[in-house]
Amino acid sequence: MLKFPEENPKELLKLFEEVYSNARIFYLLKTALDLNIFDYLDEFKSAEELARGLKTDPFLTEYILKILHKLGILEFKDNKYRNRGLANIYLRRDSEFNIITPLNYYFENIKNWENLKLILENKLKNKNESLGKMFSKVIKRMADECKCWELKKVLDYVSKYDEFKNAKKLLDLAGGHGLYAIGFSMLNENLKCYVFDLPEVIEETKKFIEKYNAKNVFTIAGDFYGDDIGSGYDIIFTSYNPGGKNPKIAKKVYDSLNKGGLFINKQFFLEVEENIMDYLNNMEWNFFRPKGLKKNKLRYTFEGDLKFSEYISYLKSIGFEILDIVDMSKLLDNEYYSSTKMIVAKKI
Ligand SMILES: C[S@@+](CC[C@H](N)C(=O)[O-])C[C@H]1O[C@@H](n2cnc3c(N)ncnc32)[C@H](O)[C@@H]1O
Repeated sequence: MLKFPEENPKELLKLFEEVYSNARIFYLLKTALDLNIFDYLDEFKSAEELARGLKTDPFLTEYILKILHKLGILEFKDNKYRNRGLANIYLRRDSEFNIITPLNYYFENIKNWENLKLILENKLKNKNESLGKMFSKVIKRMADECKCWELKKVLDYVSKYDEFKNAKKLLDLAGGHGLYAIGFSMLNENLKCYVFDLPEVIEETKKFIEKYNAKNVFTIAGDFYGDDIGSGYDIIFTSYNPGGKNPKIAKKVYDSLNKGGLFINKQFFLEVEENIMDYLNNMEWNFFRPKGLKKNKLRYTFEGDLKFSEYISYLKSIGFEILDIVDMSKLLDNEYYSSTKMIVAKKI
């Protein structure tokens, strides 16, 4: 008792204190979204006013507001709080650009981390859902995610090409929600757009086509590994497609394009693991192995995938000219996309 251990425990205590605080903030944000706090804060309100509206404890409600202010989500003036512009755009349910669905995905996913021991011991039952069912959920999240920034940036970028302006037929391969195809059809009225995806997913695509009343967007249900993807396309666009680094799919795309047509392929090309974030994300990627998806160890990579430089060489070898390689972190002004590239290749 009167002896000191060899090392001061402060480093370890600090680490736990820090991660515990981040976890508390995580659940505080979850609660703020669950209570739809941001729906109430389009105008300045005091903690008491908000607590009255929400029927919550005024004392704790005030702390939540203070913390949201310190996190940069709320403004504070004369003892009252209001959404910053960011919260109004992205965190209110009635905003066209709200990202509440994709954010809720974090709160859903954290449950796997609570069960990490069971996952490690292979004791957690793999959800036995089909690939189509799984992707039907994924694409709804991706639709909300992309429509507030990435979608418009990509549409604007692609629509600058003369090949796009003159195109008559476009394929959005593994298009999921179909928002890219829908957007392209709005930018070129002479364009017929086709969304190719798994049959179950296509049922969801149809709902998006209807929602946006997109008259020139059609669907093709199939599996791009085994089925015909059609022909005579002037543009084949594909985004975050599990076959997007696979040479067999690239060859299929080449054969389906008209001469002079463009292949625009936006993909995540992670080749090295650099930091804790990568390790965490790659662990998560390996938690479950849905049937029919041949995952490799690094996230978003699959059996048969080529590395970025190999993929580019392969495209050239089959007759594509590389017109551009877009660094998506620059296009989207977001470091998160540092491993994402959009390849623009022309069939010569
Ligand atoms: C990550 S999502 C990308 C959706 C959309 N392109 C985007 O960028 O937001 C991958 C898409 O690939 C589709 N997909 C996966 N495997 C497929 C296959 N074998 N044949 C056709 N589509 C497939 C999924 O259904 C899903 O829509």
